[in-house]
Amino acid sequence: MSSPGTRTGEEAEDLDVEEALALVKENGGPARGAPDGPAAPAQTPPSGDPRRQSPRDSGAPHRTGDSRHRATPWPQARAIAERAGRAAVRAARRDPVHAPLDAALGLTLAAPLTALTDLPSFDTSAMDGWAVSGPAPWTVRDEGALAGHAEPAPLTDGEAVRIATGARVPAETTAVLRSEHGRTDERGRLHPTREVVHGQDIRPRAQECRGGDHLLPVGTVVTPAVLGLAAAAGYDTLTAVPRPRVDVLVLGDELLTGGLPHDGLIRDALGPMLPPWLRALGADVRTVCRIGDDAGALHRAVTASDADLIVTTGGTAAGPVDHVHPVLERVGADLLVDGVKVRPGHPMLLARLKEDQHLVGLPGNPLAAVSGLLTLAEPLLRTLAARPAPEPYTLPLDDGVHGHPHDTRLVPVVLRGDRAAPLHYNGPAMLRGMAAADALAVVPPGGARSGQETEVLDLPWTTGGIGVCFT
Ligand SMILES: Nc1nc2c(c(=O)[nH]1)N[C@H]1C(S)=C(S)[C@@H](COP(=O)(O)OP(=O)(O)OC[C@H]3O[C@@H](n4cnc5c(N)ncnc54)[C@H](O)[C@@H]3O)O[C@H]1N2
Ligand code: MOO
Repeated sequence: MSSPGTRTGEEAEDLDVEEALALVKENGGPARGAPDGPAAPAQTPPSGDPRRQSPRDSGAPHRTGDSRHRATPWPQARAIAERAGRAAVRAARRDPVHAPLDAALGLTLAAPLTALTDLPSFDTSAMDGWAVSGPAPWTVRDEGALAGHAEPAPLTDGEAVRIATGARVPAETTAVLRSEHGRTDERGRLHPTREVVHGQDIRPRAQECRGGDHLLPVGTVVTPAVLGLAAAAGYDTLTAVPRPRVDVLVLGDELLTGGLPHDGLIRDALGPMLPPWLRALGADVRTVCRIGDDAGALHRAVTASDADLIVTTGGTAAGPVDHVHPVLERVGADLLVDGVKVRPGHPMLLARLKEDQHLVGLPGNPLAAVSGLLTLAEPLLRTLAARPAPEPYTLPLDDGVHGHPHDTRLVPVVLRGDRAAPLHYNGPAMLRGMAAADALAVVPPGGARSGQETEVLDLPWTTGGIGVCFT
């Protein structure tokens, strides 16, 4: 496997949000205050500037909503979304949360995990058997020592006491003898059946850590094991980066929430799909609002939201009821990404509503919406949630995949051993391939041959990663 080196490459690093804005404005996009105005004079980008790599028109007039002229290359779009997240984190300075352990899975630590106690907090028997003091043979006390019970009385030399795993060892214990390694003679005295080493099978207090020891750094993702360690170390809550708050607005008059499609109406596939997917990406999805094709309702919903991220579905193209662009213009949003050179999903967009509030516009076609989710929402949410970026990786394709002449394609694949097998039913309006997929292959412009190493984007539930947090 080799890294495709696109997402985290230099070009991504060099491109800031302001540059992204300039990029949209330069190409005559609906920049704030000049929705349909002429293109700003283009500056000559320095050598290596990503703007050089995107063939663009020379500022020729175009209709608002026609994103073909200003579409951002796919790797750059992801980098812009990540940068936007970073800028929002700086602007918002949200306080960390103190999350109860049962609500902390998948969060990122905002404070180091420091042991609140020694671990173990007392000398502990590692085995069921006898705590013994001094050399054999030993006389065995009548009462035993159990885990969670009162501290046993100190042993005297030549004495033993039955002890359970996890019980406190009495003072003056020199070793624990496992039950299978001891026998009692006719006079009731205990003898070892193998050599006894001083201190054996005793877990001394603070063997794992002392109170105050640094256990995990800031930035650690809370896994089930972290929850266990935190509980063992005395924590009831964890100080963590808050989940980014997301409101979902589902647009479209044609959408039904139940029953069979009829009379030109179809079932809403995105309302049920997006919230759990967004949660898996670290979001706190607060509302899912169906608002039809109503520009006024969309405007009200956008201006009323105090979410970190608003996700809209549908209405991104240039049809008569595609209200996303006009509403963004009306609220004075900055379009950071207005169309991406990716199939499906090219009308997707990313807008900055406020310094610390963004909107991702997903196209209505369901697989195009998935593409937008992974291209724009994933890097933004990951950054807001302070999660680490996944390591990019590639796999050879089992089969050739036709490419788009100029755009990247995202194609559902199943992972078979160390190969990725492309799936059929991958049209923009279809979820049949996606629902069977383990991942998406990133097919470069021009396509990929059978056996070609191709970047693969994992899905949160197939990696079994910590992102899987659907509740
Ligand atoms: N003249 C052009 N028309 C279109 C272009 C274009 O470049 N020029 N691009 C096409 C592409 S590509 C896509 S993708 C779509 C994007 O459309 P919108 O984001 O405006 O979405 P809608 O028009 O509202 O819906 C598109 C399609 O998806 C269905 N839909 C919408 N929401 C849902 C939902 N929640 N669940 C299931 N299906 C949904 C909707 O009924 C439409 O069939 O534009 C093309 N047009
Ligand atoms: O974005 Mo559309 O779904 O490419 O056809």
